[in-house]
Amino acid sequence: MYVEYIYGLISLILFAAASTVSNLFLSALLAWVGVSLFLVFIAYLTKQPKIFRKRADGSIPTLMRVLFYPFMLGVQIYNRIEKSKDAKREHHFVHHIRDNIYLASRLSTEEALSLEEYDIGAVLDVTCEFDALDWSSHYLDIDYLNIPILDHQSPSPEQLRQALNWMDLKLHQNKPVLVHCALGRGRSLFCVAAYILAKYPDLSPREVLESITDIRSQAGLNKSQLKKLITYRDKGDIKLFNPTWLIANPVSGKGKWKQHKQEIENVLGEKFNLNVVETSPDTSAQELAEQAVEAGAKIIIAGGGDGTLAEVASVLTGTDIKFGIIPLGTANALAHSLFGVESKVIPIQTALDHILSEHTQAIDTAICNNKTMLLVTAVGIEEQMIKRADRETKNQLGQFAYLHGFWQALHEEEPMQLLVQFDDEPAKVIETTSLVIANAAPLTTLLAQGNGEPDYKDGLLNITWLTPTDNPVEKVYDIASLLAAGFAEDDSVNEAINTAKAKKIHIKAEHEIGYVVDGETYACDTIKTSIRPASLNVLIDLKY
Ligand SMILES: Nc1ncnc2c1ncn2[C@@H]1O[C@H](COP(=O)(O)OP(=O)(O)OP(=O)(O)O)[C@@H](O)[C@H]1O
Repeated sequence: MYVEYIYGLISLILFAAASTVSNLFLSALLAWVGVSLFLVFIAYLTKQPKIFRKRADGSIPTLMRVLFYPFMLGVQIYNRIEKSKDAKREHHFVHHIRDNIYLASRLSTEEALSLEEYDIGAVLDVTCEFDALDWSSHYLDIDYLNIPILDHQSPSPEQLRQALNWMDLKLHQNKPVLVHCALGRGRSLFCVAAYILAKYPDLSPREVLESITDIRSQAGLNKSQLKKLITYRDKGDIKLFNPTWLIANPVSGKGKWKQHKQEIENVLGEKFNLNVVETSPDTSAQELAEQAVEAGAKIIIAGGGDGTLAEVASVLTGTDIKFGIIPLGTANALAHSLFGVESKVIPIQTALDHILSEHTQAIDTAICNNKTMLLVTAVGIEEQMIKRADRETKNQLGQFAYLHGFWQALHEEEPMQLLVQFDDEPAKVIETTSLVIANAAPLTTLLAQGNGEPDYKDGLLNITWLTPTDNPVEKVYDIASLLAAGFAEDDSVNEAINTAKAKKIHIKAEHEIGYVVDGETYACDTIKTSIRPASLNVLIDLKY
């Protein structure tokens, strides 16, 4: 295809004409059309369909629309003529190819609104030069993904992988998928044919293409597209990967999952063939993780608060399965601890970048009374704070629920006597208002910072406990000292703050006491915690 050279040649002619005509308006008009076509020439030459800057929702920014207007107007006129020719031959504008996969041209608004008749649940738009129509996500409840491909060209291997992953995910979610390009002839046919080839590897490209053109006669690949399809097939690029499970808790963090679901699925679909499952009051994240392991998943991603992440991690510790985390909860202490403060600012984007890096870091976990612990086990103030930050308060106050709970707990603290044994040392009696055993804890988990911010790779538990005081000024001073210790690794002496490091710790209370493991509360008179070094492979981009 020499389409790029045609655009290049026309733009040069237009530039020459613009420089020779004396009428300023005409000269500017010719230059505008010339610039527009020259940019298209560059896009083809450098294979950069992203030059149109089409956004994730399918819209093209106004500046780009102005810049490319002459080109867009031209293709729209061309497509309208071609579409009306197709309409004379074909009664239908949408064709059901097979297995809930549909092929179409770019739809007009009226055509789009009649999609309900076909029960389409997802639209894959492979154009770069057209805005998606408004209906795509707003009027109808339709999932949308744009993979920008220049007209007459083929998807890159990465784009093809994303297209196949996304189509597979939507079909598994029982959402019939409509794939469209400008005329529903080349680019969209390429993706549909590739998906069928991936699903039915015994079929040949020609068999698949013929089966599609039997249904939609105007569809057909050009020579270079056909060659690409065969090359991808021969190189093994056309395949569906073993599913990566994504386990999401829809109620974490006031329902953040629902808000970000499409973005997360679309971005992760660049690399992973996702199987997305949601927890329910009857099916826990742990049960879903067990099902994923049973099904042979090699990567499992959890989206939710720290409680959800810990449940999934409990199934994955000690295995070689890679664990991805997406913070969708209220506090999101694990993501903060693993990904740093950036995770507080752009939590989801940061987490997705880490997952897409596909690098893993083995981190320590711990086990506390048979429950997996990634962050902290605590008695006293921390446990009281968590108890006060129940789901209703978190829904009302968000992160402030914890702060609110913390000050209440600090005010109402009750000293307790505990018999504590570190590793194999002799047990000793400790009187305290707060004891925290930490594997990983960001600065915001203040009561865990006695030894500085815990290192989740050192094979040790960091223990911090406070000596009781009735003096409110001293209480505040103790908290400030913990902040200083976590922030600046300040080890200046505050006798009320006690610290230790150990591989295991055994706590015995005089009676049943409340304790918290990674945000979930329990009660018992004995708390046994031990470290499991490098036991969980978390997807973390080591460049960070
Ligand atoms: N579909 C569901 N409906 C109701 N509760 C659920 C559902 N799925 C999980 N849960 C409950 O959600 C709790 C875990 O919530 P999680 O810790 O992930 O979120 P969060 O409380 O919003 O976040 P954070 O811990 O950061 O405050 C568990 O107690 C679990 O039983």
